[in-house]
Amino acid sequence: MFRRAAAGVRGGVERTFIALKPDGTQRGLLGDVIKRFEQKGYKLVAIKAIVPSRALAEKHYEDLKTRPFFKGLVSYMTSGAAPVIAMVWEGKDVIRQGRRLIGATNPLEAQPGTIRGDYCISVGRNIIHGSDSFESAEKEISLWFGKSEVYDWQYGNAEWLYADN
Ligand SMILES: Nc1ncnc2c1ncn2[C@@H]1O[C@H](COP(=O)(O)OP(=O)(O)OP(=O)(O)O)[C@@H](O)[C@H]1O
Repeated sequence: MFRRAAAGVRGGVERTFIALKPDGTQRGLLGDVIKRFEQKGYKLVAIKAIVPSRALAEKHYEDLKTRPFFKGLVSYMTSGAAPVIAMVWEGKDVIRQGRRLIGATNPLEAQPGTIRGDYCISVGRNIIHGSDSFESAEKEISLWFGKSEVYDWQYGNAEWLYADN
């Protein structure tokens, strides 16, 4: 049977990994995050609450392992004070558009109207993560989710979202 790659089709209908971090969960921001992605027209194809192991958090952020904040970042993600809400969203250009919905890494640089621009102040508590490239999305989706946890399903109203599909 045909199986899509984890992140879908590059430049077409893609999938991205979005994670509400423990501060976002603790502050009750999940509903608004889901609302923003749904209202844009994106489709939720996987979601779970998870306290990541240290190994998972370190693998997720392995590109940052030499940075001075790495240890604190891993402790923040794994503390268990609240779970990470891990999600996979699907749709055209969702990787790049997801980053636009989220806003700049430093919330003080993030535009009002973006998630970080509206809800946070500190780079060390910036409430949400989104894959930054097709390669990162592939890696992150397969790191956080098993294949059977990600669903292929179609919006009944897709023709009202896309004119060129
Ligand atoms: N100077 C810093 N101090 C503390 N934490 C930081 C700092 N810079 C980055 N971080 C943390 O590391 C995460 C990853 O940093 P990165 O530069 O990859 O930004 P990003 O891609 O916007 O964030 P994310 O990968 O979480 O979506 C940031 O989201 C933030 O939680």
